[in-house]
Amino acid sequence: MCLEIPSNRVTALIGPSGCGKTTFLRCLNRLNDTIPGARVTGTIRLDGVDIMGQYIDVAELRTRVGMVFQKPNPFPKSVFENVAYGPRIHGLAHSRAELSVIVESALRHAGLWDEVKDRLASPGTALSGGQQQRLCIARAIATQPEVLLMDEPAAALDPIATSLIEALIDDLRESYTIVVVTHSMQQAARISQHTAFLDHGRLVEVGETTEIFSTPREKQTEDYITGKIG
Ligand SMILES: Nc1ncnc2c1ncn2[C@@H]1O[C@H](COP(=O)(O)OP(=O)(O)OP(=O)(O)O)[C@@H](O)[C@H]1O
Repeated sequence: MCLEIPSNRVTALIGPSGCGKTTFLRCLNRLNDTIPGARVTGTIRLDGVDIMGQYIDVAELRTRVGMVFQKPNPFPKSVFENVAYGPRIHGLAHSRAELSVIVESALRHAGLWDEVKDRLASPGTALSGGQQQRLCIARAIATQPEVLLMDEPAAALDPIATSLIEALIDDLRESYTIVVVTHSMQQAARISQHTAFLDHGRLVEVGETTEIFSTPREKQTEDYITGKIG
C-alpha cells in the first residue's frame, strides 16, 4: 500500500501503541540509519526521488526534512544559538546581520518571538516546556525544510501549551508539509487534513481525516477509532 503525503497539509499517523508510527516517521528522514540491524524495504520518494538511493546526501536530506521530537530537546546554548546553528552550518547566512534576520523570522514563524526577543542570550533550556518546544520548531524551520516531521510534539506539554502548538501546526502548513504522529485521535481530528492508520507495522488505511473518523473503509480502523482496540 502506498502512502502519499500531500504538500502543505498535515498528515496524522495514528494507531495503537507499538504499531510503528515513530519507526515509519523516522524512515522519512533516514533517522533509522543509525540503528544497527535496521532494514528498510519499499521505496520512499521525496519529490519523485528515492531517498534511500545511494547518491542521496543524508545530511542534506535532513535539512529538507526537519524533525521535532516528543520531548523538547533544545541544545545547551542560548535561544539565539539554538536557531542560528542550522543556518550557520549550512552556510545560509553570509553575515551576522543576515543570521539575525533568519533567527528572528524563524522565531516569529514559531510564534515565540514576542516571548523571547528580550532574552535571546538566555539558555534555551531556561524556557518553559511549551516555549522550548516552539524553540525546537523554530530551530527546525530555520533551515527552510520542505517537510516537517513531528513525533507527538505536544505529548509532554500541558493543555494550554498543547493548544498553542496545535494552532502553530495549522499556521505552519501554509509553508511546510507536515507529518505528525499522535496518540490522541481528538488531536488528529483537530489538526490534520489527512490521516493514516497503522497497525502491527502495516499501513491499514489512509484518507481524508474527516472520512477516516466518520466512515472508515476498514473494520480494523473502525475498531480502533471506536475504542474496541488500542
Ligand atoms: N515495520 C516494522 N517492522 C518491524 N519492526 C517494527 C516495524 N515498525 C516498528 N517496529 C518495531 O516495533 C516497536 C514499536 O515501534 P514504534 O516505537 O515505531 O511504535 P509507535 O507506534 O510509535 O509506538 P508508541 O505509540 O508506543 O510510541 C519498535 O521496537 C520498532 O522497532
